[in-house]
Amino acid sequence: MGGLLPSLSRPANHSRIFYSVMFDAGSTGTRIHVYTFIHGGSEELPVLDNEMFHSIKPGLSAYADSPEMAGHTVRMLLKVAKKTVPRLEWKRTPLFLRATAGLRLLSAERARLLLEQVQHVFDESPFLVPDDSVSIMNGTNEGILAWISVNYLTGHLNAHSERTVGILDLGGGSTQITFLPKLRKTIESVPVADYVAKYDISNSTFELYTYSYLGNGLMAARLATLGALGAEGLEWRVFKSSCLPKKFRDEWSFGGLTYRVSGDPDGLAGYKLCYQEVLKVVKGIIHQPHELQDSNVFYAFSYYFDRAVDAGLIDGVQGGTLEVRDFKKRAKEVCNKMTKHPPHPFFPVHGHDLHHLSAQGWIRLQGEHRAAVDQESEQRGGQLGFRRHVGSPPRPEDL
Ligand SMILES: O=c1[nH]cnc2c1ncn2[C@@H]1O[C@H](COP(=O)(O)OP(=O)(O)O)[C@@H](O)[C@H]1O
Repeated sequence: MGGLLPSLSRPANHSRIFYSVMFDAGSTGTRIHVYTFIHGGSEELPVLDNEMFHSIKPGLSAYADSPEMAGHTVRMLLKVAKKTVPRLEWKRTPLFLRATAGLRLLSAERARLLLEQVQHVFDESPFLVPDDSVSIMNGTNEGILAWISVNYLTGHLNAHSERTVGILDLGGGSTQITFLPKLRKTIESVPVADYVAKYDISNSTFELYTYSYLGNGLMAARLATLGALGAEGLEWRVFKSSCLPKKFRDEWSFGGLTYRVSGDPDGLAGYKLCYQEVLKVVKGIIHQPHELQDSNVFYAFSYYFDRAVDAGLIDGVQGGTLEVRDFKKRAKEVCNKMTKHPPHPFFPVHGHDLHHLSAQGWIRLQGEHRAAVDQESEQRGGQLGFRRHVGSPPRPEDL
């Protein structure tokens, strides 16, 4: 984000260190990142020296009926900024908040009221509040920025690199896929024009395939599978799924609402039925680019990573490399175990997932995207799997 960095020019006697504060307002949590930068020379980009991170659950959208609580969340997180940034630097340290799928899923008015509260908390803080401080980021930008970050961090954007890697990001409310097509045909055969975005970085223009599926993040799609998305009568209804063990019964929260969920005590549970249930949710929605039928390298993160760790198939620190077909194999194993030994451990209850603090945060995924989509559908409802090979980098989150 261009506005994250203050102007590179500075008075000669000014400190070489400066700070920037970024809030990621996701559908399942709000996170603060406090970045410390060191000015390079006048011609060079600043260097990232440190990052302080903290997060709070649930996300802002859970407070759609009490927006002042959203302000409270941000106020709490700002304490981290106050502790990290020296007092003398507060007034030149900018604050930004970008909201993702949680707010995109709300009506414009409810989202506006939440952002208004955040803006108010920013305005009364001692920090710098630029004009575009608080907003909802659209899905295209979310996908593109993730692609740039991953390719930058893996060295694929340097002058000598011939190729790039794709990204798969599974959030709570939306999921993004972004890659640089090898074939012209991929760009020409997209279902609608907004699957393509041009982006300029260091003298190169990249024409990317990118799409954000709103409502197909892990949590939102799980609700859709249960038939609970947008349903009435949450106080008395129990949403059943064959993706859950027959005797399983619990409460589950997302976006400020609590749902009663259970297996189907009179029906059947297991891989095949669950697969069919989930397929209904994604069929006809997910576009499958033809060129991804060949082998491709993708970096998958967010809930792809978390679930892989929870399933015990990649290391929470090292990450891992998987082939897409490994998802399917593991999903079958887990489902069969689940039907024999209910209730199974992978379905998050009471709104909080089994989460592992990790210094890595992504997996390399190689194989066919078509299979990836099929597999992704199978894992909803808590059944999934991965196999691991080697480790790879980046980031922590201790939600
Ligand atoms: O800074 C981060 N580093 C690594 N993972 C993150 C970070 N921020 C969010 N995540 C991951 O994103 C997922 C939640 O997505 P989120 O709540 O942002 O949904 P959304 O993008 O659909 O709004 C979780 O798996 C969480 O671990």
